[in-house]
Amino acid sequence: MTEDRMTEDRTSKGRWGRGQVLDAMRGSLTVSCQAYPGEPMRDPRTTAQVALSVVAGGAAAVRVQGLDDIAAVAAVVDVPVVGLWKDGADGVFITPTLRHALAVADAGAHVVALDGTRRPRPDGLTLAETVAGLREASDTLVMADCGSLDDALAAQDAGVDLLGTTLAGYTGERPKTDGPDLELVEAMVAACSLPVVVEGRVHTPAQAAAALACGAFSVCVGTAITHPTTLTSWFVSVTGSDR
Ligand SMILES: CC(=O)N[C@H](C=O)[C@@H](O)[C@H](O)[C@H](O)COP(=O)(O)O
Repeated sequence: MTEDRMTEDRTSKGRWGRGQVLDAMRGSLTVSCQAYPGEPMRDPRTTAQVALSVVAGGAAAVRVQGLDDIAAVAAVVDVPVVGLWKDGADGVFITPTLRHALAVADAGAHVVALDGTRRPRPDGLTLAETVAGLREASDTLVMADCGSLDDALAAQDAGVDLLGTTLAGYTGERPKTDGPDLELVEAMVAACSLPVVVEGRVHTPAQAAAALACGAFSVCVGTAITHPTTLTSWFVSVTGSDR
């Protein structure tokens, strides 16, 4: 593939305009396809195969971490790609700066997911400035990964398109519930006008249904579908391991 062709592929949004992306995600399942640094499945080709597998199972969208993974997945799936770039492992690390967000959009994401908390960002920009900078360069949707209702309200004011519960239980503002934080979902749905994506610890179809019943716009599941190491550990916790 020539460099020109690759650039064209990486930036092509195909038939997925902003309205079509929202239509696809409404009431549907997004599957997060991520492997973590050092894990055996941490390879863009594997991520693309996992993404194709979940789309074959009915996923309406996929969520993908890392520029190479986003590009590899966007090149093969015919569903919207929610892209993010994790840089670091604590504090603000999900697409933490405008530079990261622009790169995620350029890699082919239809939705850029970024840290939507009220914490200071590493580049010193506000969330509103980050969203405005991204909008100048790209027509991608923006999903704010929030950790609380106050985050969600601030992110809505900052001009994002979608609100996620992704960081509930990870920022110290909310307890880490066993399943999805449905109390937060209800509060966000009641107080915010933007679509609410329920993400984080959705481990069963019943929990996904409960989230939609709370008024969620869409549900995103990661670990319970695409992370075999964690899934195995759930079973080993009752069987024990001979290793
Ligand atoms: C907190 C954080 O870093 N969340 C990340 C965001 O992309 C991913 O590690 C999660 O797997 C994803 O949010 C889906 O959640 P769950 O794997 O619980 O279904």
